[in-house]
Amino acid sequence: MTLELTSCTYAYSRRKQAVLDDFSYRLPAGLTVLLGPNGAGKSTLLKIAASVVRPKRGSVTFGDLPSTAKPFRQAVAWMPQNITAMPGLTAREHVAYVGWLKGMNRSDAWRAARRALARVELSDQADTRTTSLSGGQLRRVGVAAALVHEARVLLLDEPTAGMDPRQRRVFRDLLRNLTDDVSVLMSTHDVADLAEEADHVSVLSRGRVLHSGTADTFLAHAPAGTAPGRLAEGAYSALLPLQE
Ligand SMILES: Nc1ncnc2c1ncn2[C@@H]1O[C@H](COP(=O)(O)OP(=O)(O)OP(=O)(O)O)[C@@H](O)[C@H]1O
Repeated sequence: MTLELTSCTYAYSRRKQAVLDDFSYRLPAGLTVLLGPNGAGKSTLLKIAASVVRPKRGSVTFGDLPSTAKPFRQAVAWMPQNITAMPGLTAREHVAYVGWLKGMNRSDAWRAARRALARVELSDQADTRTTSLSGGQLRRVGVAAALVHEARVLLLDEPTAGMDPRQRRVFRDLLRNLTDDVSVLMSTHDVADLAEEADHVSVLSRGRVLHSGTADTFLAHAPAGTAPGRLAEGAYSALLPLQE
């Protein structure tokens, strides 16, 4: 089953120019890293793919499920760029609440929240109110909330932003340990961060896909002679004209 956007057009208001215009995208299996400059449309793409916002034209499907179907919402998880602490809720309650919104019953959601928090190494903060967590901890709550209902597609908007190096490694291990039938699309500005882990790289600029292919075909854009540790940066710079 594949998540697919077909000919989607989306503008934030009627008078504004469309951020995505007649945009089509098919999410490959495995881990896809989504790159692109500020304002390229990455968050918008993730929100449309997650069915958080509806395109004015076009369709979003997962296999034969339309984005309006309840099973679609259960199959697809979205982690927003800005996680909002829910006043009064602890980390575990926040994660369980998201599970419940996704259709889990209360006791399953409560148990799954504990497991999801353990996967992001936040068990010790499970009973802390989200309003008291650090920015990086709150992002990990966001990752746990995306994991809680065992979705088949994870759409993660800058999940590693603000994470310390150890937590980035925990996150990388977590991605590596996802089962084969889970696909991930994650945006990041840290070009080098996941270059080695990613199966695919998609690069977005001004609402258009500049590149979408295997990590190797992405890295092959780096100019000849680029140092091995700088291939991802080199490829990114080569794909994006200077004015970007
Ligand atoms: N809520 C909004 N209202 C109006 N315009 C918006 C809104 N959110 C985003 N935009 C505009 O849509 C365009 C795409 O924004 P988007 O957030 O999708 O880009 P992005 O690639 O995720 O950027 P960044 O890397 O800075 O997060 C930008 O021009 C932005 O100004």
